[in-house]
This record gives sequence, C-alpha cells and structure tokens, in this order.
Amino acid sequence: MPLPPAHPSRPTLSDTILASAQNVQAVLAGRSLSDSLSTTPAALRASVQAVAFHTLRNLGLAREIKLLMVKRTPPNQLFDALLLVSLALLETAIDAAETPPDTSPARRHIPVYAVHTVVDQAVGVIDGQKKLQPYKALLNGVLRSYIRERPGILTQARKNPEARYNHPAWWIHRLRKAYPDQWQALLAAANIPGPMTLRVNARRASVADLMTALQDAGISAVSSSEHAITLASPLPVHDIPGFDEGWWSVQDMAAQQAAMLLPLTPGMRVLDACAAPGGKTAHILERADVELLALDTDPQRLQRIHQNLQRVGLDGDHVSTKCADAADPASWWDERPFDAVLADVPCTASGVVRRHPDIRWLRREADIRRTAQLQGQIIDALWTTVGPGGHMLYATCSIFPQEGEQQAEQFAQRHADARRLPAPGQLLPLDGAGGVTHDGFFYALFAKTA
Ligand SMILES: C[S@@+](CC[C@H](N)C(=O)[O-])C[C@H]1O[C@@H](n2cnc3c(N)ncnc32)[C@H](O)[C@@H]1O
Repeated sequence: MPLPPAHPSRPTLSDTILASAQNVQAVLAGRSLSDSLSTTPAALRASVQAVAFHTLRNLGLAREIKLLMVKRTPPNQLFDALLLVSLALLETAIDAAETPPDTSPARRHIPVYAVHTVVDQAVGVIDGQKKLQPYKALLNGVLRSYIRERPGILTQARKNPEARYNHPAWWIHRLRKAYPDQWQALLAAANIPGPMTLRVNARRASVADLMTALQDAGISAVSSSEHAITLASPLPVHDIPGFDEGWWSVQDMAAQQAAMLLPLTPGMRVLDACAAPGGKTAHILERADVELLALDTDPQRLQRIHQNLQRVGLDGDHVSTKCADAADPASWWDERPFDAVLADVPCTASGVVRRHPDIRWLRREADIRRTAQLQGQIIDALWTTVGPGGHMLYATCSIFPQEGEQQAEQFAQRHADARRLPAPGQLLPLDGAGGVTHDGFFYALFAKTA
C-alpha cells in the first residue's frame, strides 16, 4: 500500500519516485496498475501515473540495464522497483539532455527531469525508508556509473529484443509472426499514449455544438468523425464542457464502431452480452429506441452501466441488467430471441496497451489460448439466443489473430446457419486518417440465416 507523501500539499519528486516504485512493485507482483494507482494519495496520483506509465513503457530496457550493472540484486522488491523507476527516468533525462527537445504531441507525456535531479531525488527516497538504508550506496553508485558508462551499457542492453522493444519476448514473437511487415510499427505505437476521443451523444448534442463549446473553453480539438471529437491533449472529464449534461462519453474511435456496425432499428430486442461498464450499451441506446438486456459477470462493473446510462439520459424501463455468465444462457435467458447481440467478449486487451502499459507485463503467453477458448464458448452460447434473420457482432480489443480472424473463421465453420457480413475485421492501432490513431480492435458480423 503506497505511503502518504512527507508533505501532502507539496509532493517532491522523491515522493513521486517512491510511490511510482510501489506501483511498479505491485504490477511486477501481478496487480493491475489502475487498481494499484487507486490507492495512491490523490495529491500524487497524476505525477505517479506519468512516472509509473513511463517506467512500464521502458521496463524491458530498465531491466536489462539493471541486469548488466547490478550483479546481485538485493532481495528487496521495493528496492528492485526503485532501481527500475530510477533507471527509466535517468535514461530519459540523459537522452533529453543530449538531443534537441521534442515537443510533438506523441512525446509530451514523457516525464523529463534534469539528470542530477533524478539522481539526487531517487537517492533521497532512501533517506525516508529505513528498510532501504543498506542499499543507498548501491543506488547512488549504479546511477552515477550509468551516467559515465551509458553508451556501452545501452548498446549492450539493446541487443536484447525485450530491451529494444520494451515488450516480453513472446509478445514480440507473436506480433512478428502475425504481422511480418508491421510488427515493429505496432510495438513502437504501443509506447505512444492514445489520444482522448469523445463520442458525441446525438440525442443531446452535435459535433458542431461541442466543437463550439470546446473552442469557447479554449480547448483545442479536431472533429475526427461524424460523431467523434479528438482532443489535442487529454483532460480530466470535468474540465471539458458538457460531461455532466451527458453530451458526450470518452470512447476510442475503434470502440465507437461497435454500435455503428450492429444493424439496429426501433423496437428491436438487443442483448449486450459483456456490457460493463456500458460504453457500447450507451452508444446502442443513443442510436435507436430498443429494448436492451445488458449482462456482465462482474457485479461492481455492472453497477457502472446504470450510472453511465443515467448521465447520458438513457436509463429507463427499456433497459435491464443482469449479473450473469453469457456462456450459460440457461441461467438468464427467457427464450425470447434477440434481433441483435453484441459480444464484446473478454480478451487479452493486446490492442489497448498504449493506454494500459502494464498489460504486456501482466499477460502470459498461455492467456491467449485460454481467452480464445472462453470467447469461443461465449459466442457459441450466445448464437442460440439470436433469432432467424438476427445479427451477432463479435468484438475484441485484441490484435492477436487467435482472438480475431481465427476465432471468427472457426465460428463460421462450426455454425452452418451463420453468414459472415462485411465488417472491418482486424483494426490495427497504427496511423489512421488525419493522423488520429485508434486502438487495436477486431470486428466480425454474423447474420442468422435460418
Ligand atoms: C471488453 S469488456 C466490455 C466492455 C464494454 N462492452 C464497454 O463497451 O464498456 C468485457 C467484459 O466482459 C465481462 N465478462 C467476462 N466474462 C464474462 C462472461 N462469461 N459473461 C459475461 N460477461 C463477462 C467482464 O467483466 C468485462 O466487463
């Protein structure tokens, strides 16, 4: 559990580095970063998020540098994480001092401090941590040696692909195999934070209304599609006009395609089978007056569906939610067929690593097969609930083909009554139109022929 800073009102860089190390330690122990960050004191959260994200985006390199420089790492996990955070910040500090400043939007998120500030503040962390006292000289020595010996160490470290690409070796191998011409671009893109994109609620506002309100508030943004606006820089939702009024929701451009791909007409019976926290549920209801059932196995996440629908003004008798397993219709289905089913199934989330830099380190290669198996079970079960002439949209935020094209092909082979309709298939998180990138997603649409 992260400790409060020494001076809650004026956190120092040492406070940030310590809390970042505690968060990185939590991720290395298998906890998700967003979960761990939620226990970081509010006054530190923004700076810690920046430094922890940066460390996880550079973890392969920091680990390799550490291995080359510290022959025997002391058996203290917090110290280990402190070394990794300090090395990631130090490498960036030296790089920034040696190269012209890069203020492009893609680089603006990077926490850059002066080289000696990083060393002093990192070593200063130890002064307030009794259990780390024995390692003060080691940390000081490693950081100062790195400043002197960097060129050779860096060259040596980058021979390891995990250090060069900052992803686990198995992940690099999988992408290389699946995308022989694009794997390096995909790995590079995964280290650039995604933009903040807003989906405009057509029932409450238009893109033109919101663009005017943003301009009046001095917020720079572009209209990125008929229903979407992308901000030049991310902002807290309450700093953007119209959030409480339900004018818009935060949703990536690729995720916005789900409700657009699903054929919807008023009065239809729609199932959103893996619905929480309800981003796509809200979009479906913004598009058409339908009767909707939303399922999810996670009771806490399920509650957020109603909160989100209330904010956009679309909660009501036409929407019901159930905490239930989509793969077991006998436990929740009343046998009245659905006209449209959205199967936004659980996945490895390999398409959204730019927003969640911990994912690549938390996943194991075996998760792909395990998740693909679960996805197959869910969509086979959901298919039984689709009425003749009805549709099912299969969606994942993954770029591994086992959860995308291979899953869709195998489903079509298993179900003679499934006709595959045009849908984008694999969307890769690479530069889209106008330079605005979207997350990695997969979509396959099926119609029931009998
Ligand atoms: C990709 S997320 C859904 C995101 C959501 N559709 C949205 O747009 O906000 C997948 C969801 O599936 C839920 N889930 C996992 N296994 C499930 C199952 N067997 N049945 C129903 N929901 C499940 C998870 O709790 C998670 O909320």
